[in-house]
Amino acid sequence: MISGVAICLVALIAYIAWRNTQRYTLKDIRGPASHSFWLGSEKVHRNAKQVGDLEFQWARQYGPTWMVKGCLGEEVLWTADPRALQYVFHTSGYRFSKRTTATETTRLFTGESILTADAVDHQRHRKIMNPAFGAAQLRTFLPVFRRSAVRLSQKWKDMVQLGDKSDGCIMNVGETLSRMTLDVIGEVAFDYRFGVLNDNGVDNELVQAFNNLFIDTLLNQSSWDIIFKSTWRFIPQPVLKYLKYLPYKEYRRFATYLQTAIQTGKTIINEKAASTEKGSKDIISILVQSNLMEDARAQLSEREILSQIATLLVAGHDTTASSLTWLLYELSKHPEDQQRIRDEIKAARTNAAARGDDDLLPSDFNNMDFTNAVIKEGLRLHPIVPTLLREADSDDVIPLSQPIETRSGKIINEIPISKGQGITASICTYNRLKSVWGEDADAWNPSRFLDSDREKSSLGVFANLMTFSAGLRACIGWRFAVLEMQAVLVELVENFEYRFPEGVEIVRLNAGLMAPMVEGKMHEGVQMPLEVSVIA
Ligand code: HEM
Repeated sequence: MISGVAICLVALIAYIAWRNTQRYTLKDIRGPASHSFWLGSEKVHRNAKQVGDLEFQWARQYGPTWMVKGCLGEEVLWTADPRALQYVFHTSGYRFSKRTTATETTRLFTGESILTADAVDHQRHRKIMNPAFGAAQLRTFLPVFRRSAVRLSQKWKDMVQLGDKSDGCIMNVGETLSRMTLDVIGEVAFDYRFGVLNDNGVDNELVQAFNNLFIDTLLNQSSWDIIFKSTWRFIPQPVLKYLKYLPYKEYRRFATYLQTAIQTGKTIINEKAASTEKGSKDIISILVQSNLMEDARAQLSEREILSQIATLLVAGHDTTASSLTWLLYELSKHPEDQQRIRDEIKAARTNAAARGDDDLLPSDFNNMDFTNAVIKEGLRLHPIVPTLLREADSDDVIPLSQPIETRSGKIINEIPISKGQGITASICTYNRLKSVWGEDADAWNPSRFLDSDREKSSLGVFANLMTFSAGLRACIGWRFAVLEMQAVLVELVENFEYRFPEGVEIVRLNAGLMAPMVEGKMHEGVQMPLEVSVIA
């Protein structure tokens, strides 16, 4: 067995060496020195104290485009350059696929979903899913967002009362936010009550299968697993489908989650079929209806529909909860901004009351300029998906808006690449580029989004940010997420005050999504402790 693996490795290395002679090389593009042939700079990057720290340093040193050695000597092009990102994500349509390692890892926990579909299939998935994410549909979700936010706010009030200090308590805000957004996605996506916020969902198998899924599988990947994953790009796709059977803890964990999600999906769909109640407005019902309208060949299979349930759970709740958590972190350090939001809420409430409305409407949220600027600034500084991995489907030339100087001293504004070239889009670096965001790009300053002279959105789907990705595969749920964040933030800032506790240092770790942990207390897992007090 061991000699078999050794022979395969030698053959693979010989193949890679031969392949490299047939390709454009990135040798002349500057970047950090490689630490080893096997791991390149992969491990060093993953072991950085915080998400983004190394990338910000590399971008300062080499400009917004650089080369990093990956596993087995691979040359990977890293970029945060706006024109390069525009080209890869927007202009080229589907010509830059997701990297095999990203797709196949995602397939382990979402199956045959929109996230893993290749170009032709992706168009089919997206067309059928789009109606569930339109503006009209979203409006029907707002009452659920608001009701859930009020439930969370009540829960926090109870927790503060139970605390030892009557004027406030230190609370891990992310934990209950994540429970609330899970309840929300259950209700609006599947018309299913998880009930995790109030009864902690202890009996729910799916909730248990999802708990800490990414921390357990992606946070501390072993060197062998990182190298193993890097070889997937050489393995034919039909063989990769068997990865889900690998007898390793991480792979079993993903498989259990997917099986449980598929099983729950089947129950939900059977209950819906048996129900006499017609015209449900949840995402899966709309998806099923929109599927039936399609020509048989364009329809999603039952397996694909069930995979969307696993996907929506993963993509649709912790993403929003983590983004809100980072937002409260920033607000806890900027009390003056909390007050500006409260003033805006008060004015919006006065307008709503004058109209005779009991609660705020989507248009009220959209008119709250400063609150929206705060949401944008939070998404800019804390993109919970900090990098996106792509590879070129054919030989190509990547244009740059900011020319770079090569090792040999040439100034270049485009980079020729070969088919299969790996590209890492550094979203967190783009979101902090001084050339795009100004000299204070590293600092919290929501007012930058109030400046009407600023260049209008040209990249991404929201506010010129790459946080929701861009182009044909951009986040389908970005409007959903923004409306949910507006509805929840308004409730949580209107009713509570936040202070950052003394002596605590928060670090950003990459566990699939960017997760906050307390320096020195990493063993306690993901947490964001903030001092929360009720506004009388
Ligand atoms: C602040 C919250 C969110 C952030 C930052 C976010 C970010 C992203 C990003 C970066 C992608 C691209 C992933 C890739 O290319 O591999 C993505 C895709 C996706 N997101 Fe979101 N997301 C958020 C909320 C949501 C919500 C609330 C939903 C659903 C209710 C959702 C559903 C999806 C789906 C289905 C995709 C795949 C789209 C496709 O491939 O066409 N997301 N999201």
